[in-house]
Amino acid sequence: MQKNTVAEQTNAFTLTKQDNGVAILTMDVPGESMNTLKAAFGDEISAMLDEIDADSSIKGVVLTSGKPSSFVAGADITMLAACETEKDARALAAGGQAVFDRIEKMRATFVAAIHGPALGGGLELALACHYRICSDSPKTQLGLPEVQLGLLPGSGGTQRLPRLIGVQQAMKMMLTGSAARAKQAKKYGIVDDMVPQSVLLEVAQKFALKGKPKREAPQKGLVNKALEQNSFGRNILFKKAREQTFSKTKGNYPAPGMIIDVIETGLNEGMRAGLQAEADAFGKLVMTPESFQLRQIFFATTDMKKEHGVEGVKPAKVGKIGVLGGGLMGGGIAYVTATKANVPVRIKDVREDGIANAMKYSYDILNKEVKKRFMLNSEMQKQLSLLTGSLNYNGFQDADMVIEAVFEDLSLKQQMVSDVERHCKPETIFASNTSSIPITDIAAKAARPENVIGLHYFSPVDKMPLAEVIAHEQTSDETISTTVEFARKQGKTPVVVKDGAGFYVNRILAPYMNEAACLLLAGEPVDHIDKSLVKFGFPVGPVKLLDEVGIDVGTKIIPFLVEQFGSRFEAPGAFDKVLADDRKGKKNGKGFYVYSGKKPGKEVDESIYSVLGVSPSKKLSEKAIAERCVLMMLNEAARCLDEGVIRSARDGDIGAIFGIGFPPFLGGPFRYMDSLGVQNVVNKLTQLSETVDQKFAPAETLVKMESDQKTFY
Ligand SMILES: C[C@H](O)CC(=O)SCCNC(=O)CCNC(=O)[C@H](O)C(C)(C)COP(=O)(O)OP(=O)(O)OC[C@H]1O[C@@H](n2cnc3c(N)ncnc32)[C@H](O)[C@@H]1OP(=O)(O)O
Repeated sequence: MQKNTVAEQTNAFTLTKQDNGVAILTMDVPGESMNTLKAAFGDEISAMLDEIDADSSIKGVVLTSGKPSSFVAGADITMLAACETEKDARALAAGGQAVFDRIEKMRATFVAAIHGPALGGGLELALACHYRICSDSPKTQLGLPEVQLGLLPGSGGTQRLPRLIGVQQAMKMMLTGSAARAKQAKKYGIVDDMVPQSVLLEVAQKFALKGKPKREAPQKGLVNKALEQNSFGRNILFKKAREQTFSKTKGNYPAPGMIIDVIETGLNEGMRAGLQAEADAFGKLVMTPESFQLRQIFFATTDMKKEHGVEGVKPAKVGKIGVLGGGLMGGGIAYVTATKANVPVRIKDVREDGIANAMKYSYDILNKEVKKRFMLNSEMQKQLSLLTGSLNYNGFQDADMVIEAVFEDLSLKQQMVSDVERHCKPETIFASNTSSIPITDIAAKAARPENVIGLHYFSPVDKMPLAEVIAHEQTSDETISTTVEFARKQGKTPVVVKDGAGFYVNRILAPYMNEAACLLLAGEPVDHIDKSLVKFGFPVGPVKLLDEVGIDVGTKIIPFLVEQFGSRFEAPGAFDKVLADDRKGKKNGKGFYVYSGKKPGKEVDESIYSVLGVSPSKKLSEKAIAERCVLMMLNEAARCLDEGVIRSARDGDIGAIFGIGFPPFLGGPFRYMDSLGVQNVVNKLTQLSETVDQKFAPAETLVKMESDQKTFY
């Protein structure tokens, strides 16, 4: 065996020639935990490919990663910030395309041996190889997530993936950005084989000696063939994709439309034209403000993964969790604990069916995976075996953390603190999932208040990525760090916030919702209000949101906010009138929308207007409605930062995007205020406070920032 390292300045690739005619090309970017592709590698890769071409003893090449648990995570995103013009960004894509084209045309057979993430440019590199073999590890994932960065795959992905697996599946992956796990990748035809990691290289070498594959058209089935393999069928397919995409993005995101255009160009005009269109579109997208903001979210969340809550304070190990209350939240918390953190959970409820329901929450989600054959039944059983239940505190003695998810009743929660102190270890952390009661109050009678903390999840817990970690005055640093670290293990992005009514997320949501209620009482139609905010970029409108979370639950927080912050949080009478009519929203089938008939939740329940005592008529434009609701949120977010409720503008942006669905392409409330200009925000708020209501008066901190000409970032 002969080792040969071409010592170009980057040293990311090593070529190991073997006697069996297969050379192993290993990518291992020095000094980085994960491989990413950089423009600077161009010369090094070209030199490697020259060497492979020049050596006729090399019949096949296995391309693999030197990192223990990742293949290639895509193009280096930080590189994009250096692009000053569309031309610069286009050149990056074209450079990648040229290298991958060359790999595809190499004499030797190239096989990508994939273990861990192969994303974006990483998957595009693998797609240029003649075969792809992946490990069956849960770490393995293959995808083109560029759309989540406001981009499209720029190194041939828009052209090669549809040709390999069919237009519909490829387009779906590119438009959602979601990655396929090993089993899915095999099912879709992205990889040629899926094997245990221990034999990955061995199997890849066998493929490398097989010679190039002759691939058939990917589509099976008459309908799919008709749709994909002639231009008439494809026209229908692309038209439908455009309609569906627009109905989701409302035109706020330029990338999805361009992805469809570029795939279409490639299929109708050929690979060359497709690649050119891809590079052009990549160049354009890199320079858009939407992509800029989405890339900032990636950097922010990556940074947050490294933080422990309190700098220098190590988190304690959490080996067992107790959950109090088997409702929807308790069930969700138990699920993420068992399946993401892989930690045993003991669920306590006062009723047996409460425990059974909590267990069913996990079973239902996992069983869907088993049915789709993405998970083995044995794996599901293993995860479910981590869940046990009890009607009392048996089995709680050794819990490292107990998370309370019972209904919002202060004395009940205080009682639970004292129960946990009695039944568990002295170090056991008591985490409350309250959304409205200050943690200081919950800890008020605690013998060990330093162990008491808030850990506020969002519903549905298995889907919503945010967790607010709320420390009260006496919470110890170790409790904070341990809770932050554990929330992360549960797959959450934790944001540490200060104690107080509404914490951060609900505090900025409340004035926004209240403003929507004011507009309702002023006679603006329900669907007009909701459409305005959806068009602005929220996933659902405020009135629909209230129906979804429950009108009773959604408004419960208001008195706490009024008590602490005064009248600016007072809700208009709308909510009381609606609740008095026994309208709780979706859960009791009576709210602002109709929940019976063919389209439950889609049509406005017109009888709501007589309940509110208004006759609906559109008076304000969509833009004006969105502006009023959003400005109320921005103003409150600025106050939260000023008061130290959040530690940074970054945390405030991530909290709003992940907790409320604040439009990601705007970067979050603080990045949005920066892009609008603080002065403009102040001017608009001032104008509304003079013409509509005093509550719009700009926060003092914004006024000061304006006069100091400061920005949040
Ligand atoms: C031309 C092309 O089509 C364009 C592209 O390829 S654009 C890029 C497309 N790729 C992506 O979007 C993937 C981005 N990365 C990820 O989603 C996640 O990092 C991951 C799922 C791969 C791994 O997640 P996880 O295990 O939690 O590790 P994570 O902490 O995020 O990343 C580890 C390190 O790799 C870095 N990293 C990962 N992907 C990166 C990328 N594409 N660019 C730059 N850095 C990246 C992270 O910044 C982090 O660096 P650090 O250790 O110095 O902080």
